Amino acid sequence: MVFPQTIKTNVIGTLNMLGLAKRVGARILLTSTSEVYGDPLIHPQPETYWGNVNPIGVRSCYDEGKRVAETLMFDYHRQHGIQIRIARIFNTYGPRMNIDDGRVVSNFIAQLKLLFALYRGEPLTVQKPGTQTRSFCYVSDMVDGLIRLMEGENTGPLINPEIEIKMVENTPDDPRQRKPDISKAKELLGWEPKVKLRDGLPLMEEDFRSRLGVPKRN
Ligand SMILES: O=C(O)[C@H]1O[C@H](OP(=O)(O)OP(=O)(O)OC[C@H]2O[C@@H](n3ccc(=O)[nH]c3=O)[C@H](O)[C@@H]2O)[C@H](O)[C@@H](O)[C@@H]1O
Repeated sequence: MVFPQTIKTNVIGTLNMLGLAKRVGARILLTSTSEVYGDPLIHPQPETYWGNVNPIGVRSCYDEGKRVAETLMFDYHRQHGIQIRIARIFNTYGPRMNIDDGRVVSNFIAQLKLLFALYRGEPLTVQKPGTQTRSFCYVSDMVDGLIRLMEGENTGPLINPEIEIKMVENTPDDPRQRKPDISKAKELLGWEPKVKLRDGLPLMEEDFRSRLGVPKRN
């Protein structure tokens, strides 16, 4: 996270794009984030929840940046009648992710000693306390949901006993529990995820293998 640049991109970038959308009369999508809920106090998180965000912490540039971006979207919608769509994206994974992006699924796949002996061969880094939860969405389900939103009218088993696990320090304000309440997406977009984590992870592993040139072990 690069602090001022992160908030600048979210706020000024959204403002610029809203100006463009207004000028050309385009419908605009903001890919927002589950981070607008911060470290949520209610589970699962419905769209009506206003969140629990630390405004001055190390994650704030991202969380608050996206919150302001959402505010700008609604202000432009109310004031200028722009057609807006906002998707609060929860943790997404799948092929073609940056191998070194530091997110948990890419880290774990890249670190798997048995699978990627030629590459990293590191222990899995579990950030403390290790009891945090997330809901992972496979990339094709995410894209399907975004297309439905834009076209609509409304705004595996990785753990192996041989794998070494290392408990490492976490970043401050890491949400302890995160799970979306998807009933509105089901009702308004007819959307629900189709790809199970068990099926999506091998597809991502295969992609990482081919990009790193690591053959599959038998
Ligand atoms: O990938 C995403 O889609 C999300 O990535 C981040 O959200 P975060 O939940 O922090 O994602 P990760 O960095 O993948 O962390 C998830 C959990 O795994 C833990 N983790 C991460 C990396 C690791 O090597 N080990 C590990 O235990 C973290 O402490 C955290 O509790 C962004 O902040 C979200 O906006 C975005 O939606």
